[in-house]
Amino acid sequence: DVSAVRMLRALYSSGTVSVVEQTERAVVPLRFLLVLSILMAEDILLYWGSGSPPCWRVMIALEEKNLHGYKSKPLSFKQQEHKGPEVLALNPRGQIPTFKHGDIVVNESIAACMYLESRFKSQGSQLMPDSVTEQALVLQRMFECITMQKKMYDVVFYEWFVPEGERHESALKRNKENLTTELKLWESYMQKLDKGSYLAGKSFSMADVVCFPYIALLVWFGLNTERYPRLGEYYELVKERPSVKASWPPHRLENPQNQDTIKGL
Ligand SMILES: N[C@@H](CCC(=O)N[C@@H](CS)C(=O)NCC(=O)O)C(=O)O
Repeated sequence: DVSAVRMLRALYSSGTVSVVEQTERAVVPLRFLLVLSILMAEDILLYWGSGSPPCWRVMIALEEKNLHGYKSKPLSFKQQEHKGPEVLALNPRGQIPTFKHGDIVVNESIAACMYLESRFKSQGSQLMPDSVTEQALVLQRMFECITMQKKMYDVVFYEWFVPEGERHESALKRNKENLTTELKLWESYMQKLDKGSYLAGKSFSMADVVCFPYIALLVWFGLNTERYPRLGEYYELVKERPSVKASWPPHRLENPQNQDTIKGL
């Protein structure tokens, strides 16, 4: 990025990066990279809401890419802040995440994650493997997560989505069966991989960035990890990752008690 390099040169010549560091050959590039990532992070603005999985995935990607100092604006769903003028000016749907880097606005969460990976390719974790063959599985899991999310929401948010007069026990039962089938599928994916694997194999990848917030939401809604042990182990593994810990939804930290909505599935 030419403008960033120019900015660094200016910092260097103005003495902000000290003369002593110029002699520490090995240290200088590291310091440069650190200064560079701080400068770049300052250009990023994210509107987000606590507990929103699409917001969380962008936050995980930002952490993985060492963009820790981005401008972060938490909004309250309760107070409808995501429908306020600041968000609407950037995102006509009034949804979060709303993401901006310089003049570039990317509001679809998966698109924002992919943008961060391309834009900061050599910074922080590599989230898309070089091998196209390996990319295939990462992409497959990233996008089938949308189906998993739909099946989960049809159960856990049934009452929220469906007006009282239109609810049917039989419809909810069918939605639960569909979710059970989906959970068994994801459990079978994990069973085919070595123990301690991430969603697309040995390395943490964009598949985990995109899907983990939904696995965490399943656990929060009471996923029976005795019935889905590999999903449970996967959750335990990824929840300890620094990027995930740093971005954990604050309201769930305050109220860590899991629900039992899907315990029976
Ligand atoms: N397609 C969007 C969906 C984002 C989304 O559904 N955000 C929710 C919060 S989790 C939202 O803002 N809902 C408010 C609304 O739709 O009015 C993405 O993945 O980025």
